[in-house]
Amino acid sequence: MTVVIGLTGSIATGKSTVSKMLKELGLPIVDADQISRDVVEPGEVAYQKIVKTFGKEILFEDETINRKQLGSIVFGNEEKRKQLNEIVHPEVRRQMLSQRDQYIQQGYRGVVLDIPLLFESKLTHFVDKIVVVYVNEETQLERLMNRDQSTKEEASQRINSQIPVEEKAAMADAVINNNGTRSETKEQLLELLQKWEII
Ligand SMILES: CC(C)(COP(=O)(O)OP(=O)(O)OC[C@H]1O[C@@H](n2cnc3c(N)ncnc32)[C@H](O)[C@@H]1O)[C@@H](O)C(=O)NCCC(=O)NCCS
Ligand SMILES: Nc1ncnc2c1ncn2[C@@H]1O[C@H](COP(=O)(O)OP(=O)(O)OP(=O)(O)O)[C@@H](O)[C@H]1O
Repeated sequence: MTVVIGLTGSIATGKSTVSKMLKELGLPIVDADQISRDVVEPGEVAYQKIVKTFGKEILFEDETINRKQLGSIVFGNEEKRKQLNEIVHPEVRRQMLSQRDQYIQQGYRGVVLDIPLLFESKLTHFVDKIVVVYVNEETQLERLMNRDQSTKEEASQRINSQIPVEEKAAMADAVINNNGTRSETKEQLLELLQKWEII
């Protein structure tokens, strides 16, 4: 029996950091952010739809999508974000499920679906157990600004586009507190995987 783990949190709480640890432990990862980048490459159906909806202003000279520019449009505007989601999410969902099922067939004890918007997009039925990677608001803002070299305003807009991580933590099967060091986070993760008999 494979346990399908939904790994989520809110922006910059440390999902990718935890997902890297899980990969090092040998678990296969289905990465929604990566898939959402792949499906908007030039030539893909979602790419054409995005250009049609948001105009050529969101393209670089080489015709690839300027993600920062598109982000500045959608993170400040719920209606536009919804439009983008409606274009990108169906294809992301299809590919996630197909990868998940391949890993299940291969007989892994655990498969990880790293989905930032697991709750927002109501995808909780895709997984057996939900793990939320949590940090407090102050740490979240600080790490986001640092990582993306963004202003407080840009970072706050992104944070406010998602359900607060406190609320997500309350709906999780397990919460990993990533306020401390990476090795403290790893210890919590190992304990959890042992409890669920995945490692
Ligand atoms: C708006 C875009 C172009 C900005 O790209 P950028 O490279 O700056 O950010 P990236 O894709 O790495 O996302 C960073 C984080 O932002 C958050 N985020 C991304 N999209 C959304 C969204 N539609 N709503 C809320 N939060 C989002 C997630 O926490 C994600 O991990 C891009 O995020 C996008 O295409 N989003 C729509 C697809 C999507 O929902 N992806 C996230 C999960 S599938
Ligand atoms: N325990 C930690 N101590 C210090 N820095 C950390 C820790 N965990 C993560 N970080 C840093 O915080 C930032 C956010 O982490 P990460 O990119 O893993 O978040 P994320 O939840 O995957 O974000 P996103 O939703 O944007 O994909 C990164 O720059 C990362 O290196």
